Amino acid sequence: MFNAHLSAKDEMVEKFLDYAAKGDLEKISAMISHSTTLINERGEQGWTALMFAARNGHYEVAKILISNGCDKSLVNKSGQTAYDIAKFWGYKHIAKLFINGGDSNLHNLLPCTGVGDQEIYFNREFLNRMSEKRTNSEWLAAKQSSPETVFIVFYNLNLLVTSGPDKETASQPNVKLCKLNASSVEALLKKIDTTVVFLGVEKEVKKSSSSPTADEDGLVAWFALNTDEDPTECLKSIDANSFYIKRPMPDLLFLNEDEAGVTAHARSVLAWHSRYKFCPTCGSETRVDEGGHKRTCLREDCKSLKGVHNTCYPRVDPVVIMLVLHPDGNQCLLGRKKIFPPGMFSCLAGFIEPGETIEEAVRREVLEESGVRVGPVQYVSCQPWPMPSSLMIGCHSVALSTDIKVDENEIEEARWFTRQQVVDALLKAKQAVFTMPPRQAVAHNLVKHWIGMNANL
Ligand SMILES: NC(=O)c1ccc[n+]([C@@H]2O[C@H](COP(=O)([O-])OP(=O)(O)OC[C@H]3O[C@@H](n4cnc5c(N)ncnc54)[C@H](O)[C@@H]3O)[C@@H](O)[C@H]2O)c1
Ligand SMILES: [Mg+2]
Ligand SMILES: [Mg+2]
Ligand SMILES: [Mg+2]
Ligand SMILES: [Zn+2]
Repeated sequence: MFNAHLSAKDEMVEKFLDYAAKGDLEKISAMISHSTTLINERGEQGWTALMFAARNGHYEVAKILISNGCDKSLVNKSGQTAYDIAKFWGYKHIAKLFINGGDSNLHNLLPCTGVGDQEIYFNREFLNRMSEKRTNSEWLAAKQSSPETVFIVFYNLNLLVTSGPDKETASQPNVKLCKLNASSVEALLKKIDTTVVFLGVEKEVKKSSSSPTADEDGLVAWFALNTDEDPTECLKSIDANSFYIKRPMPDLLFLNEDEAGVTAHARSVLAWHSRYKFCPTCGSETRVDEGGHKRTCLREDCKSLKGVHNTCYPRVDPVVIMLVLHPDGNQCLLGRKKIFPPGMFSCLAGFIEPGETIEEAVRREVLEESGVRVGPVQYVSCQPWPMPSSLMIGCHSVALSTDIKVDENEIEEARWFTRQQVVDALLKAKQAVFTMPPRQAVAHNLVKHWIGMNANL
């Protein structure tokens, strides 16, 4: 009986995948409306319906699978996502469905750089930041006491999360934001040293069942709170499985994509507050303004109060991170810092200095760290990195020289790796000679993008 049930299900999955491969939109729509769980089922070699649609150029089928919420990040046994497959087989219009929610008309105006924003961890914005509300203190106060509002809590910048029951056994722990409501954080909000940051409102507006009152606009607001003292005692009705993430790296990488995006925003702004408590211009006390997105000096004659002073706003440090390609086109330069896990090599990276362009910073950092001279530089994609507040600007570049001389203060080792060695590392093959940074790091995307540009994985 059990086996018969299983095989009926297998048969249905097989049919579904077959219709996706053939582009039968009608059958696919009918099957999804009957059973939505089919959309992420896999067949041979780990291929999903979306991958089959992407392989055979069936735009409408890919579109309906995506609009029904299929998981675009799944990979097959060769390590390819449906996006990689669409790009490899030249179906650019399908590849563009994966970029910024698929507004393909707008993206046709730009050259295809190849990496969709959606693929980059910490990039996902599921909140509308609504910066115009930051100066509306009445609205912010009403939202802070609204039962719909979501609060996330940090203790010394360590995020409060909960874990699923499979935490101990899963290779990637199941970590979720601990989302609290106004009554749970009431006491914490009243504490004088709690920093409060308004993060935005959910883009998806919920229809309220009760009749709206004057301050009810149907918008669900999110706030982040940070305190230097253990807030556990102040919090009411928190999940028994909740705990504070002590090591941002790698633990913040275990959140889902939406929650990672909110966390990147929250943690970077809160880290700025904890490091810039006093006015950087005159050293006086400051006041938190604009929903936690500004600090204003309390000294009346302070220079920071005249004109636009960037010290009053959260800081972002731009960092270049680059994959350097060998002039033979078949190798790339990767390096390792002493602090990396054993065997791991990554792209070289460095802070942009004042008065420097992205291209100049790439050439200078590569020369400093590896002794390799770099010519052309091309921007590929970027990633907010909330440890504490960098913007990683990912580039591809081409070397003009190939001899390596590492700066031992910064890099333990740098090496040229062949395309095959990189493919082996990406696929975690037995013969791999090094390990890659995790898929959540922009370095991973830069390497994968290079391989995907012209290799048949
Ligand atoms: N997302 C990724 O895949 C990835 C990969 C590698 C590095 N990173 C991040 O990139 C950042 C920069 O890389 P790096 O450390 O190789 O840079 P780097 O090569 O410029 O060297 C770092 C040194 O530069 C100095 N420095 C200059 N400006 C600085 C600033 N604004 N903040 C801090 N130090 C500054 C410090 O002395 C520091 O020790 C690091 O924070 C690292 O966490 C991310
Ligand atoms: Mg560096
Ligand atoms: Mg450097
Ligand atoms: Mg540097
Ligand atoms: Zn001041």
